[in-house]
Amino acid sequence: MTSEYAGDPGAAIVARGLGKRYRQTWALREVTLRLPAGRICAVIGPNGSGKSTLLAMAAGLLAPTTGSLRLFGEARSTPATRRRVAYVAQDKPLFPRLTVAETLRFGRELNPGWDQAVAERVLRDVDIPTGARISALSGGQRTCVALALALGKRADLLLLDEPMADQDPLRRSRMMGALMAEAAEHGTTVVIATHVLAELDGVSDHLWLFGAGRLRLAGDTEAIQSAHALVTGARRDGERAGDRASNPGLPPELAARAVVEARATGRQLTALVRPGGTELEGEWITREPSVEEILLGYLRNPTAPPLLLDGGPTDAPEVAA
Ligand SMILES: Nc1ncnc2c1ncn2[C@@H]1O[C@H](COP(=O)(O)OP(=O)(O)OP(=O)(O)O)[C@@H](O)[C@H]1O
Repeated sequence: MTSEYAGDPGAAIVARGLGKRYRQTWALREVTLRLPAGRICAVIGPNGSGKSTLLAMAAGLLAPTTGSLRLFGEARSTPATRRRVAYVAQDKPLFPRLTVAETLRFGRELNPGWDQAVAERVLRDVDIPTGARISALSGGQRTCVALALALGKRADLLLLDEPMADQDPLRRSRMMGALMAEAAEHGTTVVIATHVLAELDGVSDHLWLFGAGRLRLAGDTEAIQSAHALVTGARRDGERAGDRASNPGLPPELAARAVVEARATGRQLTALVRPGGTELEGEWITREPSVEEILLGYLRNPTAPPLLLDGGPTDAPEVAA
C-alpha cells in the first residue's frame, strides 16, 4: 500500500476507479475523486445516476465492485472510520415505537462522542417535541430527528442522502441553517445529495454531478464557475441552436469551444461554454454563470463534455478498500 494514498488525512474522501455493479447493471463506474476535509459537497444528478450508491459505499454499507474508497486516509469500513462518519439514508430508518427522547438516548448509548445539546437544539429549532412517538411524526419531522441523530454523533463526515426532500420551505431553510452552523463550528465535512439546485448557491463549496453512473462534473465550486462562461448574442440568419457540443448550427467562434449547452429563444442565442480559444468578436455578452445555471446546462445536455477538476491520487493501490 502506498503511504501517500493511505495517509491522506487531509482528504475526507478519496476514490479511485470506484465502481458498483448490481448483477448486470453498473450503478457507478470509474469514479475518481478527492474531497478535502471541511468541505460542503453537493452531489447532483438525475434519478438513478448513482448518488445514493456512492453515499452508501462511503458509509460502509455497500462494497465496491471495482476500485477503492478511503475516508480520512483510512479504509472506509473499519470501526474507527465508522465512528467518524454519520449517514442519513434516503429512507431515514428509525424505530417507530420509540419517542424522540428515547431515540436520542439510543444515539447517546451508541456513540461515545455524543452531543446531547446539539441534537436537542436541532429539534428545538424545528419545533419537534421530544415526547412525541416516532410513529406519530410526519415524514419531514422524522427526517429532522434523523438529522439531529447525525449531528449529535459529532461525526467528522456527514453523508446526507436528500435530507431536505420532504421538508417544507421554512423548515428546509432552518435545517440547512442549523446544519451549516454546526459544520462551520466543528469543521465537519458534509456530502449532501440533493435535487434542490436553487439552495446550493453560497452553501456548497464543492460539487459532484453524476449522470448514468459516471462523474461528469467535479471540483471546487468556484473553480467550476470560473471554468464556464454564459454567452448571449443575436442569432445570425441560418443558424439554429442545438444541444450538442459539436453543434453545426453554432457560429464558428462558439463551436470552436467546449459547448456545454446552447439554446435559442426567439432571435437570441445563449450558450454555456468553457472559456478558451480566440476572443469572442461581435455583439456577444459574456458573464460568469451561477452554479444553478451550470448544473442545469449539464443536466439538460447529457452528452456535454465532462469536467473533472478533483484530480485524485496518482499512486493509489487498486485494491478495494
Ligand atoms: N439494490 C439494488 N439492486 C439493483 N439495482 C440497484 C439497487 N440499488 C440501486 N440500483 C440501481 O443503481 C442505479 C443507481 O441508483 P442510485 O439509487 O444510486 O441512484 P440515485 O442517483 O441515488 O437516484 P435518486 O435520485 O432517484 O435517489 C439505478 O439504476 C438503480 O436502479
